[in-house]
Amino acid sequence: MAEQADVIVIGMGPGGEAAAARLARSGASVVGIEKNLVGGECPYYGCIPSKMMIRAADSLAEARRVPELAGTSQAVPDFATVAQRIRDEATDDWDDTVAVERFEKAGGRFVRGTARITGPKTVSVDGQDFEASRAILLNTGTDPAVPPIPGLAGTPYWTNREVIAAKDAPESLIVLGGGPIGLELAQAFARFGTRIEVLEALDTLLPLEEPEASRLVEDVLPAEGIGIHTGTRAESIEHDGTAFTVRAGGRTYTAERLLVATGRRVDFDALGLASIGVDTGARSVPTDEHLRIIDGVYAIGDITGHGAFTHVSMYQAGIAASHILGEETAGAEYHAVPRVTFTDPEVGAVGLTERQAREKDLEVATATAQIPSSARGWIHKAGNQGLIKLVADAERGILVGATSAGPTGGEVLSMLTLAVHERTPIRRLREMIYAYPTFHRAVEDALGRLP
Ligand SMILES: Cc1cc2nc3c(=O)[nH]c(=O)nc-3n(C[C@H](O)[C@H](O)[C@H](O)COP(=O)(O)OP(=O)(O)OC[C@H]3O[C@@H](n4cnc5c(N)ncnc54)[C@H](O)[C@@H]3O)c2cc1C
Ligand SMILES: NC(=O)c1ccc[n+]([C@@H]2O[C@H](COP(=O)([O-])OP(=O)(O)OC[C@H]3O[C@@H](n4cnc5c(N)ncnc54)[C@H](O)[C@@H]3O)[C@@H](O)[C@H]2O)c1
Repeated sequence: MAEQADVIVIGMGPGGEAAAARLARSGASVVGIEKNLVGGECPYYGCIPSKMMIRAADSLAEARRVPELAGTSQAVPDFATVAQRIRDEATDDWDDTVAVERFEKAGGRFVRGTARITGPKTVSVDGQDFEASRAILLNTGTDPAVPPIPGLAGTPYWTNREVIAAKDAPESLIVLGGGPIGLELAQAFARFGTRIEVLEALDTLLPLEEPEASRLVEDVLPAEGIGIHTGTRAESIEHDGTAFTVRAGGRTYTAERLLVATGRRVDFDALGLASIGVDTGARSVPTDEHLRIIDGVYAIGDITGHGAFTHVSMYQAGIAASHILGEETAGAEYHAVPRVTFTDPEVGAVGLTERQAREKDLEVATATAQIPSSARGWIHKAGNQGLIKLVADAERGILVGATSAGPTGGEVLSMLTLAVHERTPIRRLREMIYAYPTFHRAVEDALGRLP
């Protein structure tokens, strides 16, 4: 006999955990199923511990900027401090007891196991059956994608899951992939003294972002001693028991450690999505504005393909939970999804890039302003690289996208996110007052350069 519940939540990433708790608190009977750790990738292997490493590494970089600005300094890196912080404060040593108890206190029933959807209302967890009267909510996230490079399988390579648990900064590290994971961690470890080589298959770093942002990180990272090799696809990999050797583009790279950060994968087959008519070969599941795949089955988070970010997962969780509860709720909108890569300078962006806007046949106008030439950037001096790029739909007189890269690029992005989200007329953005001398005054400068 299948165990009955109002709602079954499969996968408790950030959004699944939030939605499950809210639904349980509202009085619904909720079964939450998680095969690993409640909270998902973000707190245990992703955002939070990686940002703790970055915070620690950035403090070293700031200390090294003292001679240019304020005298002398000596920073002696010790990775043990942040490794311990990740254990004590971020991951509880990869133990989710507190999160499970929080869910149970909210009234939920927690089941540890691997769930498979068997029909529009039914779920099987390692042989135990469950039936949902109201909804099934999927929040199963992604796993690291490991390319089939000859020699790689079977070696002790790292993905984001192992690198986050490192107790020491290795002497040397090869990073496969110049996306957000690869670059954030490459810079963080470099600042702790690790010799880094980044191998990116495409011709630019951060290939999904504006070329100006890519060029910025391609300038900044080598200046810190990081080896950047774009257009470089690994052809073979060996591990001799102590070191990795990667062959690519006629060259050989050797390092103590190898980090594979080449994107993410999903296994919709294993999740049983064929049983509700989903094409299991697709990279994401199609959902309507209230996150339904079909009536009664919802999906949120990375698997929906609207940006693999915690804030998207949480945003969708709110909408899906409200809809399941029968509350009046606005549908999801994705025209102003913000994203920040936490390199130093941070690379923030929202909405469309120039290329995406042109592909949509918009009447595109763009403008850029350089942070070092703004008053605040000039004052800031050491570590002041950055830019604002605006992408406007000239016909409608609004911004449809923007990039904010700089020392606080992710924070400056907030005003641009609001402008794109609200479709604020450019005329009104030009009429407002920008505090002097802030980094965000560069937005005013860029607005003045739009035709
Ligand atoms: C190194 C790194 C850094 C990142 N930094 C940031 C950042 O700074 N900002 C940001 O917004 N995002 C960041 N992300 C992305 C972020 O972690 C994810 O977008 C976020 O976790 C949301 O994912 P999700 O909600 O889809 O689920 P996930 O967090 O992926 O969780 C899904 C859960 O489902 C479980 N599960 C899967 N299948 C089953 C099954 N069949 N049965 C039971 N349970 C199952 C998994 O065990 C997992 O716990 C980062 C990611 C990485 C890897
Ligand atoms: N700050 C943040 O918000 C943050 C940080 C980290 C990750 N994330 C999320 O996690 C997702 C995954 O991050 P990611 O960096 O792994 O993925 P990604 O897909 O963004 O980047 C992977 C990179 O690896 C390259 N690549 C693929 N195969 C390769 C190969 N064989 N050799 C060399 N390079 C190869 C790709 O061209 C790409 O540039 C991101 O899309 C992002 O949404 C977010």
